[in-house]
Amino acid sequence: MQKSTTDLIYSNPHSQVKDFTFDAQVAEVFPDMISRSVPGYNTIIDTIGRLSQRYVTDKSNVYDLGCSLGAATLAMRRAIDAENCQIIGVDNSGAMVERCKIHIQAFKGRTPVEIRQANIQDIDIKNASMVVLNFTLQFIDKAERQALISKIAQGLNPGGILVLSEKITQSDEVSRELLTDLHHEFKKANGYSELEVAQKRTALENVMRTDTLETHHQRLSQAGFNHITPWFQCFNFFSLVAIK
Ligand SMILES: C[S@@+](CC[C@H](N)C(=O)[O-])C[C@H]1O[C@@H](n2cnc3c(N)ncnc32)[C@H](O)[C@@H]1O
Ligand SMILES: O=C(O)C(=O)C[C@]1(C(=O)O)C=C[C@@H](O)C=C1
Repeated sequence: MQKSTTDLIYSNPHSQVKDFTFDAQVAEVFPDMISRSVPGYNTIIDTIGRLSQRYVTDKSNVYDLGCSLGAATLAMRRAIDAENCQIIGVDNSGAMVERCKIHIQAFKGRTPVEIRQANIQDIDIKNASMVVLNFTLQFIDKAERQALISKIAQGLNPGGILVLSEKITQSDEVSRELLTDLHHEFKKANGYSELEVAQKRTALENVMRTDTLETHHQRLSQAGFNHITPWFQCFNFFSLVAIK
């Protein structure tokens, strides 16, 4: 994992909390922010690497959609045994892409990596053996999620795999409050104050909209995935694999 500065973005009171964006300030502290905010993040990154060793096939494309600083891309590049494939990392944040390119170049690897600045909704997905959406779909407009998942399903070769990790919500209020509280306790145990947790929550309110596990399942089935199974959940964070 890249050396990173401590996330202090929400440590002082903001007179007005602005909507969260993946700007330079966030990109600068991102490894620290995500590992202190998402339970199991390192396990998920390691597992994406393991899955790439198993599923990536010769002469195919691998996509890391919403690649941020390239953590999943690097885990896959370390693990892929297949020949003549390439990893395409895509992110629409200029600040992330700029740092991701430097980060990727700092490590050696056999599989070529291309990092593109683009909206993942606009790119072609073809000849793919593996696609990763690691905490990215939650930032896409809800009405546009089915089209993106269907495009991924169409671009995957038979037997290809999508890894989808998301923060989820629960339709049952008691369960939702419990998992939200446990997540906030997790963040406080990782050094975030009550104020930081509250301000970050407000900042994310309009930009990160979570679905239930059932909605994810329905969307993936509708897209034509044949085998769908969650492999990880901690509080309101989960990861699943969907195989075509
Ligand atoms: C929570 S981060 C993803 C973390 C990353 N996948 C990892 O494993 O470390 C979400 C990323 O998705 C990117 N993103 C959000 N919407 C996007 C879009 N429409 N097109 C491309 N990237 C997008 C953001 O810029 C951000 O870098
Ligand atoms: O809920 C939170 O506190 C989060 O920070 C979650 C989350 C995410 O799930 O992607 C949101 C934004 C940041 O990119 C890092 C983590």
